[in-house]
Amino acid sequence: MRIGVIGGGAWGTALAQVAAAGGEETLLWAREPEVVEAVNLRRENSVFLPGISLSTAIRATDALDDLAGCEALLVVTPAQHMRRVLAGLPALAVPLVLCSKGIEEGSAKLMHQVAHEAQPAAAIAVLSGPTFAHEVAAGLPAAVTLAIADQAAGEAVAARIARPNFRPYLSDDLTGAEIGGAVKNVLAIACGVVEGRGLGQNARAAIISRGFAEMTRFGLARGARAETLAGLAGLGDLVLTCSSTSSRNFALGKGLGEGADAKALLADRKTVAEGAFTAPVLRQAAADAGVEMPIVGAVCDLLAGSASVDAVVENLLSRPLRAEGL
Ligand SMILES: NC(=O)c1ccc[n+]([C@@H]2O[C@H](COP(=O)([O-])OP(=O)(O)OC[C@H]3O[C@@H](n4cnc5c(N)ncnc54)[C@H](O)[C@@H]3O)[C@@H](O)[C@H]2O)c1
Ligand SMILES: O=P(O)(O)OC[C@H](O)CO
Repeated sequence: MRIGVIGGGAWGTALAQVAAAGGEETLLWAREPEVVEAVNLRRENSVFLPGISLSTAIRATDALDDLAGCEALLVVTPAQHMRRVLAGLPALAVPLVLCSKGIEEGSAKLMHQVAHEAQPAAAIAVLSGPTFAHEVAAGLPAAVTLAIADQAAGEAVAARIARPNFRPYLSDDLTGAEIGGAVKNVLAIACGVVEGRGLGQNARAAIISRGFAEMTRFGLARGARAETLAGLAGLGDLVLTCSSTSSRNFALGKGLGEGADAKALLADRKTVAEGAFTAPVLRQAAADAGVEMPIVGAVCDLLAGSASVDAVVENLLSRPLRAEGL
């Protein structure tokens, strides 16, 4: 097996399909035996990515040890599980391409920091950008940022995963690529709220734009480059995720905007809405860095059930007037 994928959710399965489309034998590790069985027997991940016929070059397993012989690993667990899953593998020397979007609760660490601690000998790359899994798995065109410190290693990984309809753009800014993907999830919840409460398209555009200002302030404070945040992994993904109920984060926000209870919405989920986990740790990390993120704060209050939609909207609209620049 040449490429291994850790995580049999929608995105891991879609990325396995991308890898297999290039003729790579691909091993997909999934936690759920029913996913392993469905992929191997029916060539479909009917649990997390129904309706997509999967390549015969994909084999699924529920044994992490089977990944030992892979030449590169795509890591696609939900962010809060990445440390434990990577620590459960033997020491790895193959490149790890991190495809999850989030900030670790408790430590406020980004996934490349978490992965480095769990697997210190592995070269780490971050793959992030505007990519709904079902579109990528269906072979529709998409472009992503592939961030890695070593340019030669990056070129090798890019060559390995690029496909005619899947285009990686290289960067060496892992922090920027990760902060873009993590923060946009929280902002997508805010845009879903706007939709659910019927606040209009002008308000949604304002949230995208002012949210991008928050992302940029926080990113710069953590060492990201502005050009990365304005690229595929930041602004590109923000625009995608803030515009469609195909986004689980947007859909969660829409439910909140319609007046549903946050706890009930979250308890009901089989799939992951990363923004719900990222929001509180992001708010704390921003406060620690002295960065204002009022939209992120509003999402936190809604998720915690500590304020109504109307109250957080009034709060945002009554902030002191200020210059637009950062
Ligand atoms: N779905 C997308 O379109 C998409 C696109 C780009 C990035 N991502 C990112 O990929 C990551 C995975 O999302 P997804 O959409 O593939 O997942 P998903 O919502 O389709 O499925 C949930 C996943 O969580 C896993 N899981 C649940 N409990 C777990 C545990 N205790 N330990 C380990 N794994 C556990 C399940 O096995 C499953 O793989 C997220 O960080 C997400 O932001 C998703
Ligand atoms: O469904 P979401 O909100 O997790 O978004 C999926 C991807 O991150 C979009 O790029």
